Amino acid sequence: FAFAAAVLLAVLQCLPAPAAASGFVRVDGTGFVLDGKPYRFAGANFWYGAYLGAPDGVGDRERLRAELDQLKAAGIDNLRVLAMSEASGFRRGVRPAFMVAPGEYDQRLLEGLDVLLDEMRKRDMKAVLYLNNFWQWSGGMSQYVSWFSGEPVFDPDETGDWNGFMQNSARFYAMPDAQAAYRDAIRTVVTRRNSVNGIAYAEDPTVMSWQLANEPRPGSDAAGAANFQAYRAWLDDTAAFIRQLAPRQLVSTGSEGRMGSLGEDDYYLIAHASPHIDYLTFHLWPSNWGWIDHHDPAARLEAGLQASLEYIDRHVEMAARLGKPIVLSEFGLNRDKGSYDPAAPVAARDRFYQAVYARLLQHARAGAPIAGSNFWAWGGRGRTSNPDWMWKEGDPFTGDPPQEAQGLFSLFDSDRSTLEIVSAHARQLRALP
Ligand SMILES: O=C1NC[C@H](CO)[C@@H](O)[C@@H]1O
Repeated sequence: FAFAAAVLLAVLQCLPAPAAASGFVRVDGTGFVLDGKPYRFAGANFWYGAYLGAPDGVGDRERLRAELDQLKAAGIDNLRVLAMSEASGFRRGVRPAFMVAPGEYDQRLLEGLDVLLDEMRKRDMKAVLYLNNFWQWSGGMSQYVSWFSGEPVFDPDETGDWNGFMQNSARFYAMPDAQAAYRDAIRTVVTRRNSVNGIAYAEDPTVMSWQLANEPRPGSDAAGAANFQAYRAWLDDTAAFIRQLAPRQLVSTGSEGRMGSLGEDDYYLIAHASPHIDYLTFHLWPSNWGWIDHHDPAARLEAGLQASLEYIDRHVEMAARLGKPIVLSEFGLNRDKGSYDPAAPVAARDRFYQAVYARLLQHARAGAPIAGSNFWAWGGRGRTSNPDWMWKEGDPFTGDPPQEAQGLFSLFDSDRSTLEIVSAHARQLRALP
């Protein structure tokens, strides 16, 4: 017996010690620190992560585990995830939704979030969780407006009126009943105890940050100025509310930056001066914003790249003015010739990712406040076989939410050249002092 015990002890001592779970990400001046060292990341958007973690019939836990392994192996270990959605009548809304009705939640998706966070914790990954959406594809603010105004949803996929939709979503900021339901949703998630590992979310360092919403805007560029004070107050009050629920984790807004702030730097600077907002976010969408062609990204690529790099420089400079770290928490580009086919080439996209990462690295090396990025969006093994390329309930999830063609911006597991560009950037960041 003694001999067997000695052999077992010798074997155990040869095994690698389990990776100690890292601590909470903290802000230190204009950067992040983690366990006493600078924390920078090349992350991904993985909006459907909690959906994959849901029980069979909604999720796909085998796929989740396999793709978290693939991402971790690639050095992509910061994931931005949708953590609340609202059941809606939107033509292009995701189904099912976390919130079935105000104050009523689908336990399958809350369990899905538990499984996601537990699997991420096992892999020492960090999650940025957003709790609402300015857009329609997860219900979002316009669904709250419908619930509490009694009006039918204002569906941009039916009307094509995106300016009217944005003004409608912005009504949310000044609707007390809608805000009460939203705070109940925030409290439900932020104060949740993980049913898999028993860890309270607010005590789990896996959660780096709580984000108020995906791309919250004051309203449309033309008419949104009238909503700005309500928007600013909403950012400040909600950030303070989350901070008091989860004082060990960070709070961010989910803003796109100037393009999500009525096109004006000053609106962005004023809105993000709140002491309850720990770090800044901005997004970069050259084809959505008309700088590059959706249907032929190579056509105006160089000019679009120039505008994109200027957008990055401008936001890093604004972060320095506010004295806060900043994260490029979404960026993406179409496949060549605007194809949705995972087999289509991505020469323009690879050029775009390389140029963006080179600029972020240049700023990081210069000690500027850029702390990380998350490309949009991991598509993994998700594929569609629908002739219209659009998602239907029950289909596999991809990086493209239901309002967009499945393959528009997704970075699939077969996109090896692009994945290597991301991995190389992650390695360069880790090599920084
Ligand atoms: O948050 C977002 N920003 C841009 C994505 C691609 O158009 C979009 O799918 C998502 O709503």
